[in-house]
Amino acid sequence: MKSYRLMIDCPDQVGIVAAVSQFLAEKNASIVEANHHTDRDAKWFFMRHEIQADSISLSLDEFKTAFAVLAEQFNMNWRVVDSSTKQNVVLLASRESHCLADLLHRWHSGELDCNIVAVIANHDHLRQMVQWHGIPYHHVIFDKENKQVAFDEIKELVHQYSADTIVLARFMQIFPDELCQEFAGRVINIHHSFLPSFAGAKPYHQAHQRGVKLIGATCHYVTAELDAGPIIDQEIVRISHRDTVEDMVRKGKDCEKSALARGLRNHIEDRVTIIGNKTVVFD
Ligand SMILES: Nc1nc2c(c(=O)[nH]1)N[C@@H](CN(C=O)c1ccc(C(=O)N[C@@H](CCC(=O)O)C(=O)O)cc1)CN2
Repeated sequence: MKSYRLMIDCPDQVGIVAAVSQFLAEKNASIVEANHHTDRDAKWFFMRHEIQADSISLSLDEFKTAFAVLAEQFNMNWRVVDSSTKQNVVLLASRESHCLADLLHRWHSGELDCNIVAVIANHDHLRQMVQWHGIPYHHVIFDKENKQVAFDEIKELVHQYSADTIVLARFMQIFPDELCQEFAGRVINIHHSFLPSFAGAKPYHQAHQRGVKLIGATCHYVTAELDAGPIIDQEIVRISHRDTVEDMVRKGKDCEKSALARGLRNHIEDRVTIIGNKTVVFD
């Protein structure tokens, strides 16, 4: 069923829910799903509506024009998207295949409603798996002495494919600040620890050394500060003294796949709003 997704955030005040509900009712909009939240500390309001597109007689552009009047009154940040317009997603990978394979399967089975338009990797061994899915594979070679050349090639490919979202599926290169800025809120990473614990390299080794009883994975937006961007989703699993690092890597991979898939799904369904370095997720 085709729907329109209306996402709003604005300074909190009494009357927003009533005003938006009244607007939608006057347009005969059939509300499929409605969520709202108030961040009391920030005094900021968040709302997401999914409405049945064929319940209103307006086109998307006419709906936007009409809603803009209400949005102005409440100083809203807002957007309306057509659910039938799928996002173009580019996946980036390095050596590890589990997250890439999991996303490809979820996409192939229809669970992820997006267009995976390309895979870009700094190693070539995942090519056959990707091409089995009929997806273009680009091996971008990283010269340790000059990584900018590789990132320029990645940026060119992202534009060539008109990517809306970039997913780092265990891509193990640090994104330059310039790309973090240009694609702010559109690059999603899976870090293989329950952040903020064990940021940086080899988190499972760090966790084993610390003797923790829980490990996990964190899906977050990529920012210039490594592994510190707004968290979209997390998953954990219990471990014990009996677990070796290899056991933790094995158990942790299931956490990584779950957190990344949920995080990406919520992102492409327009369920995530970023506020400061946090998110509101209407899942
Ligand atoms: N600007 C950002 N870039 C990336 C982020 C991020 O949050 N901000 N997340 C990382 C993922 N990551 C851990 O999840 C991570 C990846 C790579 C490294 C790292 O030190 N890489 C080395 C090269 C390693 C190699 O060549 O195998 C490096 O870039 O010098 C640390 C953490 C993805 N990028």
